[in-house]
Formats: sequence, structure tokens, C-alpha cells
Amino acid sequence: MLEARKLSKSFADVTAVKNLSLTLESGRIMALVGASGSGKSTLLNLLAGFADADVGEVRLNNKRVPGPSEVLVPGHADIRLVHQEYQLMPNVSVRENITYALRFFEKSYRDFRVDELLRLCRLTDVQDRVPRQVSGGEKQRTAIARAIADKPAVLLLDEPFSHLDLPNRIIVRDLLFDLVREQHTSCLFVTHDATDALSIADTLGILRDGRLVQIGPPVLVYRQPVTAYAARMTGPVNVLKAKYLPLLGLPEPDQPDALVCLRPEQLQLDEPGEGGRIRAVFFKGGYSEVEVELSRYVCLRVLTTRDNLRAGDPIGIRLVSDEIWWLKG
Ligand SMILES: Nc1ncnc2c1ncn2[C@@H]1O[C@H](COP(=O)(O)OP(=O)(O)OP(=O)(O)O)[C@@H](O)[C@H]1O
Repeated sequence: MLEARKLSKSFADVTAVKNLSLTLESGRIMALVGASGSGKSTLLNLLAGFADADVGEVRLNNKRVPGPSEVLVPGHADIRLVHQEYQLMPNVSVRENITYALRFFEKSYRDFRVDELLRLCRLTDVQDRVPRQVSGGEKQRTAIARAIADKPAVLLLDEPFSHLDLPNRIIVRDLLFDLVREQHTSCLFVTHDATDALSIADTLGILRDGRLVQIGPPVLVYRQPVTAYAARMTGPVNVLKAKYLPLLGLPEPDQPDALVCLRPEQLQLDEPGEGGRIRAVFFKGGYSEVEVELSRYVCLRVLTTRDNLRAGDPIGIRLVSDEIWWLKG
């Protein structure tokens, strides 16, 4: 179990991580979602023992993870961090990059384990190529294979999906699932895009300005975000003042200036009502996202499978259910 206890870290006048605590259970996947500059990379460096915390500590299975100022070689034997830039050795093959991580093991085990890792990470066919001869997805899987070669307890990943196309994202997602299931590795990854995090993580945290503003099961964070920021970081959303709810057929609220969060799938297109008009239609494949102007001040996003809609068409909107989520800020 990896624990962060009240971690804080500042650089000059910037506090990158503020009083942050979290617990990563073994064999689980945690995702932390945050905008650029929210402290994601700094937190990973603290968790991996590559940066000294100003306050607080990191513990792995109840033992303190020392920072770089306390050890000769920074880092921890049971915690691995895969950087966004992969940091592979450029002049040796994919196979040798992975083998290097096992250089202290006997040759027979090393060969067996490298073959196993190549299979797990779907790299067998490109094992003899050097990094510049493989795709971005293959480079990243090489970095992951190297990181997990000697079965660390914890794998930390910085933006593992951000440079990948959809097929490669699915491969990495499946790889992380297999890792957790077969080797009981704990994974924590940070990302600015919650799309993959929602489907893969057991726990989803929202980072803002170095603080963990919310953490919980992805379904809960998605449906009950505490703030507009948490709502927006977890997917398309309509955030509006409660005083506009009567435009959707709801009664006047007691707190007109409170914010409510309506996911596009909570709304449906309806017969043209009073003044509703389509502002834009974005085709998304299996569905379209439609922006509907209900008034001068209210424009809502709605999902639909209808494909006969055009900007300018009059349209109405109704709520699929009366469940409205009120934001706290
Ligand atoms: N070595 C450093 N010196 C000074 N400031 C730093 C340093 N590293 C990070 N910061 C600052 O700390 C804050 C958090 O940075 P961090 O890189 O952790 O954020 P991030 O969420 O990973 O951002 P991104 O998604 O853009 O990589 C930022 O304001 C950044 O400018």
C-alpha cells in the first residue's frame, strides 16, 4: 500500500503540491486528473522518491520512502515512474532496453522474463528494432515493460495515454488491467484527460492547484462532482445557475445563484418550445453533440443519435430525470 501523508512541495513562490494525502491499495488503479500546472508531475516525483517533500511523507507498506537528499541513488526499488518522454536508451534495441532493467538477474531468468514482458506488452515483433524505428505506442510500452521488469509493487505513469491514438490507448489500457490482475501491481497515473481514467481507474482524484479537491469511485466523481472544475475535468457538462432551471420546466429554485451540473446525457431534445434554437451540431460517430441556445444566457449541450439536425433549427430540451446535482463551488 502506497500512502501520501499531508504532502506539500513549493518551488520559490509556487506551491505545486499542497497538503495532499492519498492511499493507493495494492492491486488497484488510481487516476489523478488535473489541468496543466495542477501539480501532477511534482506529485509523481514525490511519490517515487525523486523529489523531497517540504512537509509530509510518502510511505510504502508502512515504511518511509526517502527523498533524494537522503539517499545516494534517488528512487525506490519497489516504485517505478514512467515519464511522458519514455527515456529509452536510443542506441540499443527494444529487447535490450528491457533486458537492462534485469541486468542483475541470472541470464536464464532474464531471457525468460524478457520474453514474457515482450508478449505482455505486445512488443515481440519489434524487439530487435531501436527506439527510433518503433511507433510512439511501442516506445511507451517498452518504457512500461522496462519499468515493470522486476515486478515493482507500484507503477506510476505520467500521462500514459496523451500521445497515443485510439488503438494504442486500448492496448495500454488492457496492459494496465493485465498488470494489476496478474502481477498485483498498484498503478497510479496522472492525466489531463479523464476519458481513459473513467473507464480504467478504481479510484479517480481531481487535482487543482496542487490540492486533491475530490477523490472517489469514477462513477461517483462523474455524477456528483463537488465543483464546476471537477465536473469539467471529468467530461462534457453543462454548468448553469439554478435560476435558469425553469427553462427546462422545473420550478423556481430557492437558491437562484447556486450552480447545478447537468451532463449532456441527462437531457433530451424535444419538440420546439419557447425560443430554443440549435447553435451547432458536432458529429461524434455513434452520436452527435448538439449545442442548444435556450435563451440569451443559456446554451446547453445535449447528446442525440438524430442526424437530421441543423444549426438554426428551432428545438426544445427536456430533462431525462429530475435528478439535479448541485455544485458546492
Ligand atoms: N522545478 C521547478 N521549478 C519551479 N517551478 C516548478 C518546477 N516544477 C514545477 N513547477 C511549478 O509547479 C506547478 C506544478 O507543476 P507540475 O509540472 O507538477 O504540473 P503538471 O500538472 O504536471 O503540469 P503539466 O500537465 O503541464 O505537465 C507549476 O506552476 C509549475 O510551473
